[in-house]
Amino acid sequence: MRIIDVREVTKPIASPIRNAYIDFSKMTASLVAVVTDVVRDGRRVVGYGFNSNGRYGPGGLIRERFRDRILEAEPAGLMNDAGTSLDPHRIWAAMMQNEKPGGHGERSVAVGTIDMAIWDAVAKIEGKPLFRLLAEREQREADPRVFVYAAGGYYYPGKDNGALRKEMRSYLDRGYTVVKMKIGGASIEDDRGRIESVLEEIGSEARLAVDANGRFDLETGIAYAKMLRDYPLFWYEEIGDPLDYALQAAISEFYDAPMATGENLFSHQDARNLLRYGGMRADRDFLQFDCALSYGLVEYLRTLDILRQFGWSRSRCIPHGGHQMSLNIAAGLGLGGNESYPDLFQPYGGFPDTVKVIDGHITMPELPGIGFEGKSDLIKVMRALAD
Ligand SMILES: O=C([O-])CC(=O)C(=O)O
Ligand SMILES: [Mg+2]
Repeated sequence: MRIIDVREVTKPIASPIRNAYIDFSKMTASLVAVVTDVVRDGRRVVGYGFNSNGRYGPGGLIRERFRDRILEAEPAGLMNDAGTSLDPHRIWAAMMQNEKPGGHGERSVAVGTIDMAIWDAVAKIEGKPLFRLLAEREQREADPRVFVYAAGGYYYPGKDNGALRKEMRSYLDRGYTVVKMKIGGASIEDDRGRIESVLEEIGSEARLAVDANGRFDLETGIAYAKMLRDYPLFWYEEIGDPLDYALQAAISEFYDAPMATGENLFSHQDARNLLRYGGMRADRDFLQFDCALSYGLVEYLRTLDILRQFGWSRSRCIPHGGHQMSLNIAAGLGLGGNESYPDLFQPYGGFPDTVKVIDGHITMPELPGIGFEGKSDLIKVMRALAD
């Protein structure tokens, strides 16, 4: 059993939307295929992965560095002890040889993307859904029912509050009970108006989260905290620079309700610093580390261990990214849920075709691997890369 190729193609996921920090007019994603010599059900096992939106596709790093380290490694050294499957932890170590610590962006995205494909291949080799495999390895019960929320509410040209309301209404129509919108890309008074419009639209049918995408300095973050306190929000997300833990801690003196952050922390060391120094509150705040951007599930398992050491429940984790990999981690390892972008970043985001959102939750189908084969538009582009 061996990996015979690692292929990468960089795909556009461009759209006219904008958050408080960036527009998505030139956004890309890397799609990766890990091709094995294993055959299951008459088909070659190929694992697939892609990186989450917001960071550009790291194709250069994958093609120039990480791919070769896998292909040049002794195949037996990438397998588990029993020789029955690939070992994601050993493959991770092979990829990370000769890499110094620190400075995690953005090789963490390259490694995270390949790691997703490795786990997909491993679960396919074992012939089971990844979430079941993960639960088994931890000897815990999987829970196929996962909370999901609808992320959107971006700024884009010509979008007024009426269009924003319509967008949010469409998420409720599709079964979501929590929706998210952007803030910090307009004046504080305009943002207040946008928030009031959405709250009026969703009434008691859903809750609203807001996301500043790391835009604010301390003074602006506090000014927004004071404004946001007037509303019953689900969370106030990524207020300042992701590595400014003192800022995050200071905001908690002005904002009692839940906050969320972590999508731009790319290692377990950064996650630990957030818990050490960020003043995050284990009884109410949310952690959004996204394995596809942060060295993959092998590293995410280390991050979960840090949570345990700091007395945090995994149910406080609702990852960024809206991909099926985190859905599997949520169902298999007991996270609190996952993000979803109902109208964005297709065909990569979303669920298998048969999955519906009901009362803010989805139920994982029993598909081998991550479940990409159940999403017809996605598996088509994946198989075009390698089959
Ligand atoms: O707009 C983005 O970069 C995505 C984002 O922050 C989120 O989904 O929370
Ligand atoms: Mg965010």
